[in-house]
Amino acid sequence: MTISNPTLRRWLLDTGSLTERLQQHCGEFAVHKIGQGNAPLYANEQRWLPAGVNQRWQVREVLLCADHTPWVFARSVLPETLLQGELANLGTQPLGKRLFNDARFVRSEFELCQIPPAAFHFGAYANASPANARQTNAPPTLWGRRSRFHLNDDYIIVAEVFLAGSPAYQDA
Ligand SMILES: C=C(O[C@@H]1C=C(C(=O)O)C=C[C@H]1O)C(=O)O
Repeated sequence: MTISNPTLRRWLLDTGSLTERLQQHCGEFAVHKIGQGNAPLYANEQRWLPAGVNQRWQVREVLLCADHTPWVFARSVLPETLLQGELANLGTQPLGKRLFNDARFVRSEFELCQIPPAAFHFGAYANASPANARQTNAPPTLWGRRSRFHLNDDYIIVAEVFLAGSPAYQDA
């Protein structure tokens, strides 16, 4: 999968906190929580999680908003064991604030994907595609990335889609 735009490549492959990177590019940053709770996992999520344990998961979907514009849609799969511990009471605090301030969380390589804007809808909690995906200057496809964090035997999946208004698509 080749990414010709170096700006997009840097955003997709940056291994630091996306929250912190976005905050550096805007005045006001906020996490808009679309939903968090028990929701069905996609088959390709289930395949990426340890089988056989009677683990219970929650799905968290948020929009990361910069100066009131949604720049990233994020869907995370979180084990309830961590939601009762290291990830308790997340609310609208960025998940990254917990993950990147605890060295015990180990991150996998990224998986990348391309999504036609017309095909992009939020996951479990809302069925409206982001308004800015219909922007006239929207990129021909949206790009997303997914990685897995683990802390001992607990695994988290974090998927992030860069929306049309994000700086990831600005020309190099
Ligand atoms: C993992 C991070 O946390 C961000 C915040 C999220 C949330 O609050 O649900 C989800 C994914 C990330 O975009 C990060 O900042 O890199």
